[in-house]
Amino acid sequence: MASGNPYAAELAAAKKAVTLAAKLCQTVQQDIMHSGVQAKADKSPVTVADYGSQILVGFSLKMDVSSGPFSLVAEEALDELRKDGAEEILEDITDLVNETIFDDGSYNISFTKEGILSAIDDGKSEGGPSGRHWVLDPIDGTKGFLRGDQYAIALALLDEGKVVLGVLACPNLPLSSINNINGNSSGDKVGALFSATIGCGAQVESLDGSPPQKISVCSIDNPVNASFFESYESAHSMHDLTRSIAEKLGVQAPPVRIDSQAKYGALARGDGAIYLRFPHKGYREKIWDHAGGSIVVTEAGGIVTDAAGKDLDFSKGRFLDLDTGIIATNKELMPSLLKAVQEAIKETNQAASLL
Ligand SMILES: Nc1ncnc2c1ncn2[C@@H]1O[C@H](COP(=O)(O)OS(=O)(=O)O)[C@@H](OP(=O)(O)O)[C@H]1O
Ligand SMILES: [Mg+2]
Ligand SMILES: [Mg+2]
Ligand SMILES: [Mg+2]
Repeated sequence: MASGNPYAAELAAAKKAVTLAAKLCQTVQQDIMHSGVQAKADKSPVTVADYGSQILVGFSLKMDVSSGPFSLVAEEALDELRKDGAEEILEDITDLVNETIFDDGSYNISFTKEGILSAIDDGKSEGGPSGRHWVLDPIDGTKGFLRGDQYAIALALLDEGKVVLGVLACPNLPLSSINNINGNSSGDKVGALFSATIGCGAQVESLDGSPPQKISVCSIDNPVNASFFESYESAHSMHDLTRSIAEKLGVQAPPVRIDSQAKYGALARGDGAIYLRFPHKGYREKIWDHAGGSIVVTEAGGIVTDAAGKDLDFSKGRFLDLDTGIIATNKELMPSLLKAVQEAIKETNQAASLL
């Protein structure tokens, strides 16, 4: 741990919390066909592992970070668990959480069903511009998780409205490079834990505890040599708009489509040069989908902005209030990326107005 990091204790607690949650997620992903999956009001999926991960991260942080009141802004809520027929899911979550805690051995506690409900409810903080708030996506990329692909346990700390710390546990991401994802014949280990604290840089280590390695974004300055990441799900980002942006830049490589904030981690260590995210009209971005990932990228020397080139503002509550989309790249490519984004959006809007 670098000395002089004012958030060193919080960083250690955050890494421990997401590593514990990753164990639970890995157990469930191996046996996903037998796990409870529900559809939320917005039709997105939620599994026993989303709830279990949220409970373990919240609990572990509460045990290990003592200073001040505890505030957690987390994705999952009690709504679906209050529905008829959810009793069995609640039992499964309780068993899963208790088994993970027992197997891990760090804490001597067993949750009751009431304790489980109350622990999920702990994540309903609204965040905001003052004080400290933990921000958690217990499984980012739940669709990827269900497919057996990429997902991340994404945790960040807001202090006076600014993200000061972020960790991303990516259990299915190769430790050295995304390029080892298929078949992994390189012998690259799987399971990466990215972390960053403000002013102290970004690191990656293995989920089973190899020493952290400093990471930085790639130094490509000619977009022709760049590759770009985007959502796997076309429902989450407009792939036709990103194609047009890439064409304007002269990007030659096909898009690298992976789920979750693993994209931010991969970008931060230079596996690719650009991240493009353009949700369909009307979608409001949530802070837990970007807080952890964005500080990992900025501390690795990159830039993360909205489509107008403005910094992301995490101080407005549970939602990000931003213009159109989110883009990330290195300092060299950002000016030409921003220009291409704005031209492509203008053309799309003009075409839509002719319909
Ligand atoms: N309609 C729509 N538009 C844009 N974004 C949406 C939409 N629906 C969901 N989400 C959010 O996308 C999160 C995962 O998106 P990713 O791009 O990281 O992964 S993916 O490749 O699209 O699966 C995903 O995070 P999780 O719910 O944590 O999995 C959602 O918060
Ligand atoms: Mg979700
Ligand atoms: Mg998410
Ligand atoms: Mg999630």
